[in-house]
Amino acid sequence: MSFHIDAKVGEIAESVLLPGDPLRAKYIAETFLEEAVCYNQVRGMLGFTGKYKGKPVSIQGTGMGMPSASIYIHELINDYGAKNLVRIGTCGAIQQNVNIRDVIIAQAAATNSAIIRSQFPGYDFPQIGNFELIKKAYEIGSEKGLQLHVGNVLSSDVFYTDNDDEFTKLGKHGVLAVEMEAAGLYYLTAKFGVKGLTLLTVSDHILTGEQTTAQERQTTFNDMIEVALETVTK
Ligand SMILES: O=P(O)(O)O[C@H]1O[C@H](CO)[C@@H](O)[C@H]1O
Ligand SMILES: O=c1cc[nH]c(=O)[nH]1
Repeated sequence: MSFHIDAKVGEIAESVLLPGDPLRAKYIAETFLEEAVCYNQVRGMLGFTGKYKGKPVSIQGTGMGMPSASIYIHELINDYGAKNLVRIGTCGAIQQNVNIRDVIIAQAAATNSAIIRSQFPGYDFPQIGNFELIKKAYEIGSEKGLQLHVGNVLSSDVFYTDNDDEFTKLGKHGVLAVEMEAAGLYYLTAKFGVKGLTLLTVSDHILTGEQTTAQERQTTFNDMIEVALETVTK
């Protein structure tokens, strides 16, 4: 086992989907995978391996924010040999033309986190997704007729901010939505030379105040999940 994951080497697939919510991992494993086996319950951060259309896939909850997600992503790559890591999360829209339940493909992730900045003092090191996975996800999502947006997102260290225009100002610079992990995923996949992608379903709209329910955030967003599963198995 690694420090935070109680699996033997070989029990986790090379392709891993990464929801923030461990109960979303359980829902995905039970709903979409064949022969799903739970390999991790440490800290309640559930992880499952099963098959999607005959191909091995794992689903690992990451928790919220880059400090938590980075632990799981680091161990999945470094200790278990993960090669394709796809975050499937929720986000708050900061563009008028991005609507609740639309799907965002994060081509890149801006961040207010010090995690990456502290490694490269004096540089702005852009956090980008893997082009091959982005292209595949875009093609699969388009074929399904989804409302897709491809572009920059913000990975924020905070969900609640005292700086009223912090998020909306980034929207004015083309950033599509706010979430809390993509930049950490892209930093670590670049560092270890493996492939990373972030897909996000819009759960709330920061400009209009519209919201989905907690139940929807845990168990719906099936379109995004299917795009992620097909992207790593096709
Ligand atoms: O739905 P998940 O994947 O958890 O993602 C988003 O939701 C959480 C905040 O509610 C943060 O983790 C954010 O990135
Ligand atoms: O980080 C997040 C995630 C979902 N919705 C938000 O507004 N922020």
